[in-house]
Amino acid sequence: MRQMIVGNWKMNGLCAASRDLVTAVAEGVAAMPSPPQVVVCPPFTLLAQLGAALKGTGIFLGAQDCHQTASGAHTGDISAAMLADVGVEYVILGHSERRRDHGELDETVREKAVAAAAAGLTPIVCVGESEDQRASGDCRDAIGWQIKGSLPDGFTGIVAYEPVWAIGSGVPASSQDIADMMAFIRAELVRQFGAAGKTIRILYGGSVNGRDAATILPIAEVGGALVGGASLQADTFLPIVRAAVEL
Ligand SMILES: O=C(CO)COP(=O)(O)O
Repeated sequence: MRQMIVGNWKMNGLCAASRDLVTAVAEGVAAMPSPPQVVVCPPFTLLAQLGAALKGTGIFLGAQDCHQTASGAHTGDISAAMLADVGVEYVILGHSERRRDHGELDETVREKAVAAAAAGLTPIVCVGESEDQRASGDCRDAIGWQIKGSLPDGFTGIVAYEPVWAIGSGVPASSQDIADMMAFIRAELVRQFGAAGKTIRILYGGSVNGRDAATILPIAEVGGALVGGASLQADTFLPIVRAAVEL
């Protein structure tokens, strides 16, 4: 399976600089032989503008959340259909920062995944254990419950494994930890979805950088990376994309 590199810009990006960033990323990717699939997920305010800028580049547009209902009285929220309307094809759901900042529960994430798929978007559902859960040896249980609770029946999207303690720390999880958790997640997906669970792409996220990407991406079951901080500049994002080409 061709690898996928997803840039999650989080709450960063203003109009002018963002246009320059996606232009530089698109040029860099265009110069690579058989590049991986690249998805850029800017904040809502930039989606329409960057969607236009990315047309014809082969780079996909993603968003960072959607509401679980199609429309209605939900002040400040954005529906999946609104995202599709401006050219969005992927949506990150259940990121640990949304679970933390907005109290999102597995059940809501599951409803959002259903809404996203209904609007024709591919959900990227995030799971990951906290530092406490890892320290107490509960991380498999925690991830198992998140998978069970956050993925709807018939799920055909993407799962991102992002250990909360690795996000923004500057140090990714060790290769051994990633390999162990990837194998566990794959087994859970197969248990929940049968044969279909074998083909669900699993991304790793948490302090991925250009140096470590070359070690992380070849790990069994890793189908790509979900990149935060390093996706904010072309000169830190492109080496990660390149590491996926060189596999
Ligand atoms: O949360 C992440 C991507 O969704 C990871 O962020 P960092 O790459 O900044 O650790």
